[in-house]
Amino acid sequence: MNRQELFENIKRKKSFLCVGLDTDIKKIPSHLLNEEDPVFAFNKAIIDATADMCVAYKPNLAFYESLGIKGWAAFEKTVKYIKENYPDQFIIADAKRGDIGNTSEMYARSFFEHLGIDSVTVAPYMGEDSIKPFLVYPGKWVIVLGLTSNKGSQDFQFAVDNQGERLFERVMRISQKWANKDQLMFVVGATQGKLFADVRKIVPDHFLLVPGIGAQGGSLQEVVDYGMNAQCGLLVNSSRQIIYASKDTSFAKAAREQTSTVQQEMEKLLKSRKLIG
Ligand SMILES: O=C(O)c1cc(=O)[nH]c(=O)n1[C@@H]1O[C@H](COP(=O)(O)O)[C@@H](O)[C@H]1O
Repeated sequence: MNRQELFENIKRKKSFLCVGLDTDIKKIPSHLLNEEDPVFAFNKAIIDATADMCVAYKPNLAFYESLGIKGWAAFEKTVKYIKENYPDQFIIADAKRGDIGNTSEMYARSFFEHLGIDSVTVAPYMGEDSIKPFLVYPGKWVIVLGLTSNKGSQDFQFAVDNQGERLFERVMRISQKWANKDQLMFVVGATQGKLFADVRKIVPDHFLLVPGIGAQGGSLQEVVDYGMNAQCGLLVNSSRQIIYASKDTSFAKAAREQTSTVQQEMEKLLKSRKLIG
């Protein structure tokens, strides 16, 4: 999916929401534990309940890998289910990969060749040769950690060099030279508020993956005020607040209601920016 197609989906659905499939077997409703694959059963119900109101899904690999081979199977089934039933959804493998080039090639192969996923999150710490192997797949996206949502973002990302540039700014300034805007996005946490203005000075046109609304307390209004561009340029993720809206048998309905609340807020914001009529 290219940037224009993503923007068209956002306008059509009046939503720039990414639903995070951070499916923790210890948190899903207990009746699902009788299913052959409880994690997949949960994901399927969440996807069916939310797909008309979001434009992307982001399964986070940690939640699947923690279950070993069964978890990986649930992850693969989830990806296949979305691709077959909701082909307009943008799928993000949240894996935060990155290693020496020879090893990154294998990560890229598993997500882009084996699974055919649209995008993968990567950590920039190891530099250009750790990211390049992900960029040789036309039509696939690499999402580089820029300014993260967590408290620990303060530990390294704000380090200032002798030119006065902060590390997160350097990461975005340099890494955008490695690929065009149709292949590269950046993660910027919703909790970073007004700093989106600084991010936009460096990457005005790129799409940003924005986790941190909902459970982490980031403000959607601020993200839009400081981070939205002429093509929206935002995929805002919410995981726990949506998928665990209820823990009983009505969990999918509750997830839908929660998704609808966020989607309606996004619709208003898109209208206020005149991106939709
Ligand atoms: O790369 C990410 O998606 C990510 C980056 C970041 O800075 N902060 C962050 O929360 N995330 C991920 O986004 C999701 C947020 O989940 P909730 O806080 O439950 O909405 C989790 O899968 C996190 O691992």
